[in-house]
Amino acid sequence: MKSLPNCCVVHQDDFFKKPGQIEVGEDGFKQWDVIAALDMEAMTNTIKGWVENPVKFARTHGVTLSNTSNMTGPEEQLHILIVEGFLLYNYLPLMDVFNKCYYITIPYQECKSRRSMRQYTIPDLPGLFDGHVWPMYLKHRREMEDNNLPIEYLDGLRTKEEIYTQVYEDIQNTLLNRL
Ligand SMILES: Nc1ncnc2c1ncn2[C@@H]1O[C@H](COP(=O)(O)OP(=O)(O)OP(=O)(O)O)[C@@H](O)[C@H]1O
Ligand SMILES: NC(=O)c1ccc[n+]([C@@H]2O[C@H](CO)[C@@H](O)[C@H]2O)c1
Repeated sequence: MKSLPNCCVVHQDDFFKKPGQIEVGEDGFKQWDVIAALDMEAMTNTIKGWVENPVKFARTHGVTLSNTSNMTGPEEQLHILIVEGFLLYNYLPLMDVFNKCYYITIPYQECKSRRSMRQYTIPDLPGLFDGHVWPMYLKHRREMEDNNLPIEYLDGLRTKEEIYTQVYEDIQNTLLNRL
């Protein structure tokens, strides 16, 4: 984020509904890992707010815009929005808005182990990973693949630095190709 000019971030997890609004499934688990657990309309509006006026968005979200010369104001500069989340490509209204789509994958065991070390504001109940999180991941991944979207897959077993470099170079190439 620090490497990209005028860059803002929207986090999908910020749009989770309140615990009381989350449905309980037949499996007894709160169904967190489904689109219905998220206020995707609010998320879309936030993203559209950035699209309409990235300068205003940056200012209202505490992002410092890069220095501008006398010749170019912030309106003429390049602005980038990163949207990050676990269920981005199963909500088709947003797909038209994205210029680049990346999807980081890791195998089951690695995912289970990394998840067990995460601390969420709402802690995972015992059995949630195998009973809900992983099956929902497989279901959504299948649905996403059936939609044939232009998604680039990234190997999450590589280091964060390697993944960062790969994405950074890809974004730079994409921008150069547009000049
Ligand atoms: N490339 C990587 N190599 C090793 N560990 C990693 C890598 N990427 C993330 N991790 C670790 O895995 C854990 C989960 O990572 P992270 O929070 O980025 O995942 P996430 O999918 O965004 O999870 P959530 O959406 O629930 O926040 C963290 O402890 C993080 O440090
Ligand atoms: N961030 C949260 O409020 C929250 C609450 C309940 C569950 N989760 C989990 O976050 C993951 C995505 O980042 C999902 O797998 C949710 O299970 C998050």
